[in-house]
Amino acid sequence: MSISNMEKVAVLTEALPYMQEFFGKTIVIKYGGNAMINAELKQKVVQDIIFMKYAGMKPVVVHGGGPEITAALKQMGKQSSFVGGLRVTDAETMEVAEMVLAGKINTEIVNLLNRSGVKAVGLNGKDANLTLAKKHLAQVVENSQLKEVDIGFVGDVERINPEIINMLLDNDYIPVIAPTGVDAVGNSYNINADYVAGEIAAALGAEKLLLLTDVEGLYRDFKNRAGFVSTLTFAEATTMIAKGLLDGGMIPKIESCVRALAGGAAKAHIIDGRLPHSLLLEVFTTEGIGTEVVKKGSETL
Ligand SMILES: Nc1ncnc2c1ncn2[C@@H]1O[C@H](COP(=O)(O)OP(=O)(O)O)[C@@H](O)[C@H]1O
Ligand SMILES: CC(=O)N[C@@H](CCC(=O)OP(=O)(O)O)C(=O)O
Repeated sequence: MSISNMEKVAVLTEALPYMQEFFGKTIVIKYGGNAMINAELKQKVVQDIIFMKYAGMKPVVVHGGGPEITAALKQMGKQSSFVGGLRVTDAETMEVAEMVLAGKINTEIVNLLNRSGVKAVGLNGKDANLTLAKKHLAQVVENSQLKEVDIGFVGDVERINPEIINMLLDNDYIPVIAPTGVDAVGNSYNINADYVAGEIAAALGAEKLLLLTDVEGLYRDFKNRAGFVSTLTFAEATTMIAKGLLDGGMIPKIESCVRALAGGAAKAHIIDGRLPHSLLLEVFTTEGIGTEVVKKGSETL
């Protein structure tokens, strides 16, 4: 299919207001493990990030890698288990998670970006104490009672120290961040990448948080793929969390969006990373795609 010159011009002019709106603004992109599996798609995501950078935005990448951690553990004969969407992480799993996230995936994304003409720098939670973590206790319902369960070295973000990110952004680098954390005595923690992205968006006062995943967005009834949600208000999102209406991978995603909005972001989006150039479609077109979580003017946070 070829498009006419007029159509090309229409595409460019449609993008102009978004270029103006986001020029100089920080955009946090969470690149999820399930949308990373295919090399061709990975290259398109990298291209979109570069496009955003050259359009004057300040992209910050936070990546996941859940499926690769699961595969590495499986190779060692270890089964993965999850509670509330979070991986049960014993000491051995923590070591594997850190190797895969900080050692393999992080360097791979940095390499792809640098080979395409931008300056990317990889960071993990230990670099300049970027992500201070504390132990996460999972909440489970047992015999109609809410219980707290220890699931190992799984962390919550206690504090983000954004100086290193700001230093890199001020000097034109793209920070690429692995979702690991460290506590006050040097223990490593495995943190769901959505949470890290939401906290980083909040700490940076980012304009937007974009969560790339392997589904079109949020469904009210996921089993039947019914009730697709294009727009969710901050209040609706917090209610869904409080009432336990979410499950699996959508729990950390919606919580991450809420955190980013509470920290000052104007919008957070859950978009389909399987769709080629989904980042460009979201950022530079009028329709946008996926599920957006927004603050209404009247909503107080
Ligand atoms: N209500 C829902 N709407 C959409 N997806 C849902 C919903 N509830 C659970 N999910 C699951 O959440 C997954 C996305 O989360 P996750 O697997 O953690 O992705 P990622 O690796 O991209 O972070 C979807 O593939 C889907 O299986
Ligand atoms: C505690 C916890 O669950 N950590 C995640 C970290 C990676 C991640 O979040 O990867 P995705 O974004 O690809 O799901 C894990 O071990 O899978």
